[in-house]
Amino acid sequence: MQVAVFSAKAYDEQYLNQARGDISLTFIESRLNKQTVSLAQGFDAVCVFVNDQLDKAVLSALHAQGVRHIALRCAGFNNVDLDSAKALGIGVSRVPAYSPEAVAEHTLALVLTLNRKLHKAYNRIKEGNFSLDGLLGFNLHGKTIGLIGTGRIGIATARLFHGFGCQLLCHDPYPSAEVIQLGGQYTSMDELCERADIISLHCPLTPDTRHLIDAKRLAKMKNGVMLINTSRGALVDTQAVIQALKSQKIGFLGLDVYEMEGDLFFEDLSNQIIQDDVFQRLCTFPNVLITGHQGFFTQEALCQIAAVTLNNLRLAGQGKSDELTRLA
Ligand SMILES: NC(=O)c1ccc[n+]([C@@H]2O[C@H](COP(=O)([O-])OP(=O)(O)OC[C@H]3O[C@@H](n4cnc5c(N)ncnc54)[C@H](O)[C@@H]3O)[C@@H](O)[C@H]2O)c1
Repeated sequence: MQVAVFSAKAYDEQYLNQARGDISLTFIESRLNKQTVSLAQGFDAVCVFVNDQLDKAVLSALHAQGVRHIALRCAGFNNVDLDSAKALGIGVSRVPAYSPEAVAEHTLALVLTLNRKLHKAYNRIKEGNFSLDGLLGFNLHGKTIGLIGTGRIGIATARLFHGFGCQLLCHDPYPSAEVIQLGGQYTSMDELCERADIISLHCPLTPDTRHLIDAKRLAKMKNGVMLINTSRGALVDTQAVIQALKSQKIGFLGLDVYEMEGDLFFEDLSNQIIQDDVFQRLCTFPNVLITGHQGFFTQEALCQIAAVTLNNLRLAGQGKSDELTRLA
């Protein structure tokens, strides 16, 4: 099987090559979109990542070029028009659970860094400034963590915060027995917003969850709430969040994902003028910490992503894999 790997970075090449076996992989740096889809000509399958665009037009072009399988090397699949893929007979596979702990631990890293202001302390010490003014944090022990989505990553996050002695307040249409066993209490979105000291998003982006956190929900939250999003940027209405930061409703914001990240993340733009004024405004707040979609980025996760992706491609070659299109 001939596979075009889009959005390929050096680390993708390293880990996918280790697992490739008899599958031929061609690494293409560009993202897959309308402008680049012709690069898939002659391939049986494409392997894509979170910001590749697989809308109806791109899928039709892929189909016309003979591509019969899309292997997502990630868990989320909001960037694929599954109905169109199904209608065209293109199989879609993903890596549903490569390392929930990787994202859960990154969530915890954002919480602790924001709370104990490690990002500021790091710079201060380097500059010989040993003052503690402005570095005051709070104990996590006894605080209420609101988890929106308790699937694989939400559960792994619940375990970590349970270990810190936090109360777990959760919202998910499908409650987890493990989270309940940890003492987690399931409640409505509104009550979670009202009661939680820290709110962390772990549900998928779908038409129903787009802007799940909007001005109305933000208004219900505690003053000074900590909001963490390691799931998908568009779960949050960024403009509403900026207003809530200005009014100090949000006391801390940790983002690993951003609504318009497709134009920014995974690239070195340090010598360019960033044109996204909303993103730039977010960066001006001292209580905002942004990482560039690196929650998944651990050695263990990359090994697992490569192994599962290559296995999906092997199964697709045997006509066996179309996990997501069956769900569509
Ligand atoms: N930052 C990263 O690097 C990174 C890496 C992997 C995954 N993710 C994101 O994390 C998300 C969660 O991953 P997962 O493996 O835990 O998925 P999962 O499918 O195991 O769990 C998702 C949970 O969300 C729940 N859910 C659905 N709609 C909901 C709603 N409206 N309100 C509350 N809960 C709802 C589901 O019932 C499910 O329990 C993915 O969809 C992806 O967007 C981010």
